[in-house]
This record gives sequence, C-alpha cells and structure tokens, in this order.
Amino acid sequence: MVPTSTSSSPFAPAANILNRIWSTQKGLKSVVYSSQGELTCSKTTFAQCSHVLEHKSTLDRLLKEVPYLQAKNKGLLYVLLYELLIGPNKRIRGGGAIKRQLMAQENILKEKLKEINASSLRKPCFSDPPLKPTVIPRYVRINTLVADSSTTLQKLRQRIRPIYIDPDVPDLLVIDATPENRALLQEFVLSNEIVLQDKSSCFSALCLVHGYGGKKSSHCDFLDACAAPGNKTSHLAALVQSQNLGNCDNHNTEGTSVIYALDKSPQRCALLKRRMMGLVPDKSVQCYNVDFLETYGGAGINSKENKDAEVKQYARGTTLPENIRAILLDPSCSGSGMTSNHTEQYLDRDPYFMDERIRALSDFQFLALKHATCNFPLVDRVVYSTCSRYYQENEGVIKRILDFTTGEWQLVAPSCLKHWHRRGLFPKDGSDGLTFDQARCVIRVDPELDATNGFFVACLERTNFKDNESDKTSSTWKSHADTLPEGMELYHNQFDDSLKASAQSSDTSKLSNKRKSSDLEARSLDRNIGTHIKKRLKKVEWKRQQRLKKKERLKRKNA
Ligand SMILES: C[S@@+](CC[C@H](N)C(=O)[O-])C[C@H]1O[C@@H](n2cnc3c(N)ncnc32)[C@H](O)[C@@H]1O
Repeated sequence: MVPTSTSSSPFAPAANILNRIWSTQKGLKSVVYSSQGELTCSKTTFAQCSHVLEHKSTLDRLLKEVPYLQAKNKGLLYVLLYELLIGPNKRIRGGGAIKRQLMAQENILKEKLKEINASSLRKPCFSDPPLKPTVIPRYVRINTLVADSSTTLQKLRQRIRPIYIDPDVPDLLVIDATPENRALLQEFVLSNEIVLQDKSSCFSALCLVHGYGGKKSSHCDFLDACAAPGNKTSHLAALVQSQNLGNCDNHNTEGTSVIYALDKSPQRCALLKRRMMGLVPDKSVQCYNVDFLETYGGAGINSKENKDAEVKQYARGTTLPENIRAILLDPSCSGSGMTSNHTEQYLDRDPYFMDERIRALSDFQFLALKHATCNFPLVDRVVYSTCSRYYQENEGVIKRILDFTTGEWQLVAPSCLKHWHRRGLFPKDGSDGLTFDQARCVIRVDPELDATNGFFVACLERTNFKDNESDKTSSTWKSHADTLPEGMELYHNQFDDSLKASAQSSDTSKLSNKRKSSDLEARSLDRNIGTHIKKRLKKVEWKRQQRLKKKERLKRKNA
C-alpha cells in the first residue's frame, strides 16, 4: 500500500507524490498532471519532487551507508533528507519523528555526502547506483519568443554568477547545476523567458531550420511529428521566427510559418498544448493529439476557401496541410544517452548493445522515418534525432532508410554544426553500414565527453532538392561565439570540478592565477573540444582583447 502522509509537515504533499511515483512506477509528470494537462499540485510541490528525483541516486547511497535511518513514509524521508543536505536552505522546516532521526545523524550524513561527492568525481562506477561521469551543467535556453536575449541575460546575471555562453547553440546559457541556481531560475521558467533544455536536445531544431530556405517561391510550414513535451517544438518556433522563414505566405493570414506539433499520447499532448500557450505567444504552433503514422502530407488543399475543409480533414487525423516542407522526427527511444536515466545505467554501456526492447524501438523508429520520407511528397528535409546512444536506434535506422528509399534521400552534414567532431559509427561486425562520407554527416554526442546528454542527429534531404540555401545562409549564421556579449565568456567545462581539482593538485604554487586558469582551460579544451572550436575561442578572445585595448586607447585620448 502507498503510504499517504497525513502529517502536518509542509513536505507532506511532495512525499505523497513521490510515494505514488515509486509504487506505480510512473513518471512525475504522469502522476501530477490530470488528463486535461492541468497541474494537480502546487508549483512548489512539483519543484520539491523534481529536485528529490534529480538527486535520488545520491540519496539512495546515503541511506545505504547510514542504514539505521528508517521510516515507513519513504517519500517524506527522501524529501527531508534532500532539504537537510542538498536543498538551498540546508535545514528542515517543521518537526516530526523523521526530522528528529535525521537531526541526530546530521554530522554523519554530511560526512557521508562529502565522501560520495568526492568518489563520484574520481571514478564513475556502473555497478553502484548511478554516478555522473562528467559534470553536465545546467543549460538555459532564452526563449526569444517571449524575452529579449540581452535583457534576460542581464537579469539572470544580477542573480546568478558565473554564467557562460554556449559556443554552439545561439541563445543558450550555461550555469552551474546547483540546487540554489535551480531555485533562482524558477521565476524565469514560470514567466516563460527561459526553457531548461539540455544542449544536445537543441541540435534537432537547429539542424532542421539552419540553412533551410525551403522553396522560396512558396510558403513553408514545419511538422514536429512526436512533439510532447515540446522543448524542441518551442525551440523550432523561436528559430523559425528569428530566421523569418515562410515569408511568401499565401496560406496563413499572419504571414508566418506554422509549426504543426503532433503527439499520440492524450496526456502528453495536453501538456504540450499547455506549454505552447505560454512559450509561443505568437500562436505559430498548432498542437494535435494524433498518431503521426496515421497522417499524410496533403496536396492541393491550399487556398483560403479550402481552409475549412482542410481543418476538418486534419481533425480526422488523415491529411496534413501541403505547405509542410520539413519534418522534425524525434520518436520514442531507449533514452540511453540520458545520464539521469537510472534504469539505463545498469545496462551494457556498449553502443552496440541490443535486446528485444531495442530491436522493437528500432523497428518503430524505422517505420516513423519511412513514413516521414515516403508519405509526404512535398517535404524535402527531415531531421531524425534520438537521445539514445545505441547504434541500432541511430545509424542502424538511417542505413535502413537510405537502403529503402534507394537514392531518393541523402544525408547532408548540418552546416551549423560543421565543427562538431563526434560523428557516426560503423557496424561493429564489419557488416554493411553507412559509408565513410555518410557517417561524417551525422552528429553523435557522448555524455561522457561532451558535457551534455547523449544524442544523435541525422539530417536527410531529398536528392532532387535543388533549392537548398545552405551555403548562402551558413555564412550569415551567427552563434554566440561570433557575437559574444561584453564581459561574457564561452563555456568550456569551467564547472567540471574534477578538472579543477586536478589542476589545483598539480599547482605547485608558483603559477600565477592567470596561468592556472589558462592551464585549466587548455586541459578541458584538449579533452573536450575540437581544433575548430579552439581556433574560434582564440579568435573570440583576440577580438575581446582588441576591444578592451581600443576602449583603453579612447579613454586615454579623452582624458
Ligand atoms: C522522445 S519524446 C519527444 C520529445 C520532444 N521532441 C521534446 O523535445 O520535448 C517522443 C514522443 O513521441 C510520442 N509518440 C510516440 N509514438 C508516436 C506516434 N506514432 N505519433 C505521434 N507521437 C508519438 C510519445 O508520446 C512521446 O511524447
């Protein structure tokens, strides 16, 4: 039976939710959102639960190491333990028997936590409960549909320091992943100014939109085929708006592109709708609870007179508007690239791992990609992505599609990630896989080396797609690395304490502070960043120095 706390503890609601999650094996969102997509608890309770779940592996270890801590109400024990040791206040409000137990062991618990943190920096150990192999910082995407980038950055800097700029994704900031920072961000999340989106998951929309002119003579809409909860959808909407795509409109009255966002699950689609209402105020996203596999690319339904018919047909989940020219396909996957995915931590980490579940997922992914490439005759770009690290769900699916479509589609290398050094894998057994050139087109992200969750992206284009604008637009593409705001630095693993620790221990005290930090910089660069980025960083740094010198000169001149 699920213990339901009737105590007067201010944490009782969070404890009850956690107990339900653990007894039903459901996720937090499935438990707290109603089928209409409404939050059934307070935002504070929601935040408390997500913080506990985020740190569950550490709390599990603590409880294993201090075995005499026991409580019938497991949820309450975890919340209070989190509040006492990890939460921003490091104290427990209210009273009660569990609090008394914890307070009696406070010093031991603090010592154990220190040991756990130190050992997790030394060696990742997969036989133990999950430990993060590298530091994945908190990524914060400024939602440019609601907020002005530089104003939000300024506001954030008044509360949180340091903040770095991601070198690859525009409008993406990097901060230390501490509970204090998470709490400070909450207000910005609630006002929809920011989205807490991991770096690698921003790659999908970036690759779909970047360099995509579509056929300039006609309007172009987008389809996000598996959209909920909508991080990529809202990113896509922001990018589409900022690049002013779909400007030759004869389809929708506002002259902007529409993003059709589908999800098969009624609950997740309700969540998607709710989030899009806040994140995309220009209403460029239209959400539908339909099965992507039961939809088809429409043709000939384009005039305004036909719009009603189109909507009716669309509502039946059959035909999608013909203006859709590009599809983002981010289907359900094993999630094996996510470092927070606890169940996967115990699986074989070999990227060639395969079992019945992975085979079934791979078959579904192939089916969905086949549908996107074969049943939408007017679509000329499809971006396929997963947060899986397994070959079978990534390169394996792409190889099958290329074989199936026999020359109709080709892989293209996304020019926005030209410098990204980690690319596709070949089959382990030497069997027929992607060619060398094809493997170089796809993007892989390694959670242990790239300071972001594991990910895979492939960009497919119709072979006869002549209207490709990639080359023209790539030269005008600006990431933050090119337009670094005054006083800001690019992120290159400054939050990785293991690097800091090793830099400090090798410091024989004679090195100046400046030298130390450049040493640290060089180490982290060597480990994680390709030569291209290094050059770019150097150039940005050189430009910054020049700007400072110029300022100095002007100051002297005016004095
Ligand atoms: C990996 S999640 C998508 C995450 C999302 N792109 C984001 O960034 O927030 C996959 C989603 O696909 C949905 N899905 C699975 N099969 C589907 C189908 N046949 N048609 C539409 N949606 C589907 C699932 O309900 C799930 O919400």
